[in-house]
Amino acid sequence: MKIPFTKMHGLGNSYIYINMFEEHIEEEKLSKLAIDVANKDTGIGSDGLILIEPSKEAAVGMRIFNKDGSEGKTCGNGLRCVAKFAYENNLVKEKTFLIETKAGNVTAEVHGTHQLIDEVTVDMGEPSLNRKAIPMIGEDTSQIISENFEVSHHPLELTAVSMGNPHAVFFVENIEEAPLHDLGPIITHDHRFPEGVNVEFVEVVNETELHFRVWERGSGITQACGTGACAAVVAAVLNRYAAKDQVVTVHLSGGDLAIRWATDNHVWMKGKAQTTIEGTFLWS
Ligand SMILES: N[C@@H](CCC[C@H](N)C(=O)O)C(=O)O
Repeated sequence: MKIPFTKMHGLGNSYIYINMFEEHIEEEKLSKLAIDVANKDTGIGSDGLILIEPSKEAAVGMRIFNKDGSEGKTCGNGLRCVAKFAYENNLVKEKTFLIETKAGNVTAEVHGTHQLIDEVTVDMGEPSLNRKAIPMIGEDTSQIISENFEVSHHPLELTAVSMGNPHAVFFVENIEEAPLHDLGPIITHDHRFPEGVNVEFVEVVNETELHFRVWERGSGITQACGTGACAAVVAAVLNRYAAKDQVVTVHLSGGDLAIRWATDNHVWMKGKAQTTIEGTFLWS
């Protein structure tokens, strides 16, 4: 099978994008395709696969598959790249339009000159904060803000945020010493998160700057995670390290994102989207 693809990234969080307005791939093959394209030795190499699809409710639809073939509900860096692709490839005519995801519809605005888009702003919607919505085990509907969370004899403090997908945020004194390699792969599968979780360590620099590292559910360490950066800013506000309605610069391994948790409860994200490769994947 010959599958035309575009490789794009948001701050180094790279996916193989397939234009499903033109291609057809059977549903039951998608998970394996994600694993195969993501493999750097026998495939193309990426953090997963993103499908850009026709949508009944929005201008375009997005589906995201992690490196291990599992399907996520949304992807912040992916949304910026889908918006760039949709505008540059004339799937949409306006610079502001709706994108459907499995976590709901979001509004994206592309920035750039004529057909070349370099930055995108996305209204990522409202965070969900209660235990059931994350989801975490337990019956109550309370918020999880700096809750004691022991893992492998490490006493941590957890703030949990859903941006349509689950995030476990841990504030640390020094980002360079965060136990990402050791605890990321354990926390992501912790039984207290029945659907797994994206794991973020965050150092507060000041009210408007955070350092951020991530272990993504289904993909492991990545250079950046857009929904994770949004979750980190929400967690910083909940812990009074930052203020609502203020733009916070999140420094990720692959670059910076500007995030604002507005007073109407919506989280806004602005950052780069880049295309690196266009080609054809030969798949059997
Ligand atoms: N890289 C993403 C998030 C991708 C999905 C995530 N791993 C999950 O399973 O929830 C982002 O930029 O938000």
